[in-house]
Order: sequence, then C-alpha cells, then structure tokens
Amino acid sequence: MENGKMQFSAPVSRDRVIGKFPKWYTSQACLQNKDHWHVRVKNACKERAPWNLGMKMSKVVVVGDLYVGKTCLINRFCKDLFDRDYKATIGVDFEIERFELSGVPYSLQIWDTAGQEKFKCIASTYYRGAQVIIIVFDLADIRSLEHTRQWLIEAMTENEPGSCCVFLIGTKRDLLATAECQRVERDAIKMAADMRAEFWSVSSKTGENVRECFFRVAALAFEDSILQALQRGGASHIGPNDLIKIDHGTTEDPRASDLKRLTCC
Ligand SMILES: Nc1nc2c(ncn2[C@@H]2O[C@H](COP(=O)(O)OP(=O)(O)OP(=O)(O)O)[C@@H](O)[C@H]2O)c(=O)[nH]1
Ligand SMILES: [Mg+2]
Repeated sequence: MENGKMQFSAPVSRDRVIGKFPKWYTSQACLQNKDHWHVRVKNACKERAPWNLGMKMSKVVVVGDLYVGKTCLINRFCKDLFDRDYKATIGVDFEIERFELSGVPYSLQIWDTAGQEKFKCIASTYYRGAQVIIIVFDLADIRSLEHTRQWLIEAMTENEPGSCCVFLIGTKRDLLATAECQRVERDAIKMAADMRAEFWSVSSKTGENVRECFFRVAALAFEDSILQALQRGGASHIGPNDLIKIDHGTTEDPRASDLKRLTCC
C-alpha cells in the first residue's frame, strides 16, 4: 500500500530473469567483450535496497527493408510465435517486454517499423529517443544487407551521435546451408564492424539465437543506462529520480504521446 493506493505489479516471468551477463554472438563484431556485469553497475544494483528503483524502460527501434523478418523476430521473442504468411506492418507497432536484470526490474519498449517505402514517413517519427537501434536484414538476400547502412543513417538523424547501441541482425538462417551462411556472415561482420554495431545471426522460424540476442540487447541497454546515470550523478548520489530521468521511453502508454507527433506527415 502506497499513498493510500494498492500497488500491483506482476512478477517478471522466470524466463526473463537475466542473472549472468549475456554473451556476444561473435567477438569479431560485438559491443562489449567482457563476460560479467560492470562492477559499478553490479554495485548500483546491490545498493537498490534503500530506495525503490521502480520500473525502468528503454526504447528499442527495429528497422530494415520490407520482408526481412522484423515482425517475425519480435513475435518469436515476445510471443514465441512464428507466422509463415507475410503481413506487412503498416506504420509502426510496439511490444513491451519486462525483464529482471541483476535483480533489478527493467523493460524494453520494442518498436516494430514498416520497411515499405510508403510508410517510412510515419515510421521515422518513432526513431527519436532510441537507446537501441536494431537493423535487420535477410541473410538470404544480400541486397538487404547492403541497405543496412542507409537504415542506420536514417535512424541516427533522429538521435544524438553515440547515444544508441546498434545491433545488426541477420534473419532466416534456417534458409541457408552452413557454408553459404558463413560466407554471408563474414560480409555482415565487416559491415557491423564498420557501423560499430554488434552482429547476430538468427532464425525466427526455428528460434535459433533469438532469445540470446534479445537478452544481450536488454543487458547492454540496461548497463548503458545505469552507467550514464552514475556518470551524471556520481555513484553515491544515484537514486530513484536519476533512473526515472534517464528513461528514453515513457511509463504511460507510449502510443498516446507518440501519436501526437504523427501530425508531421
Ligand atoms: N524461413 C524463414 N522465414 C522467415 C523468417 N523470418 C521471417 N520469415 C518470413 O519472411 C516474411 C516476412 O516476414 P516479416 O516479419 O513480416 O517481415 P517484415 O520485415 O516485418 O516486413 P515489413 O513489415 O513489410 O517491413 C514472412 O513470410 C515470414 O514468415 C525466418 O527466420 N525464417
Ligand atoms: Mg513487419
């Protein structure tokens, strides 16, 4: 009971509890090559006891050509579903996924955008305030990899340089033979290194690497948030308000505030 109101918060599902720091897919294109939480982050998490950190949320924006598998990737992770039939995303959609990281509750607000050119104007209004940008390409369609650089440029026009963690994700690995997959991955790793992005190779159909990839997204975004807050306020001053300030998303229904911005199109 707080301020006369009951506070209900369902516990985070057990398969969203991240204790150990998640590992990269390849050390040749990864944003962090350590295998443990940053010591300052670990300490900040431990010290949370005297004050309630509350729910913390970061914004993840998923971009890439049409038909590369953005929606399927999100649906595989968030709903454990795969749909063989293509239903183009119209404008944008979002999912909220709750985690517990190093004992602290934390959410990702995952924005799925349309790859079709005619919806770009709508989708691009949602790029702002992204803490993570996921650029998706189809491992079986090399042109979609070539287009990823342009997607990054467009996503970054709405964000401060250096303010986002960038992931390059190749989907549909189930469609490729091992040798072919390795060849495409080599090109993708070069592209990711160029973009300073972390590379992952996944299949939404089989689910291969999907969970591992999103756990990594959550962990890196979470660590980044805590470190930024510590840098601003100093370790001894970190408190609930610091963490509320660094939210890139919002705890209210994000569709409500984002819809106001749609008037530009
Ligand atoms: N075999 C296979 N097919 C996939 C995979 N991921 C997606 N697909 C198929 O690829 C097609 C396009 O997937 P979507 O997720 O709808 O693509 P999208 O990137 O969201 O497309 P837009 O919303 O138009 O931008 C669908 O027919 C999916 O079933 C995968 O990992 N393996
Ligand atoms: Mg889609």
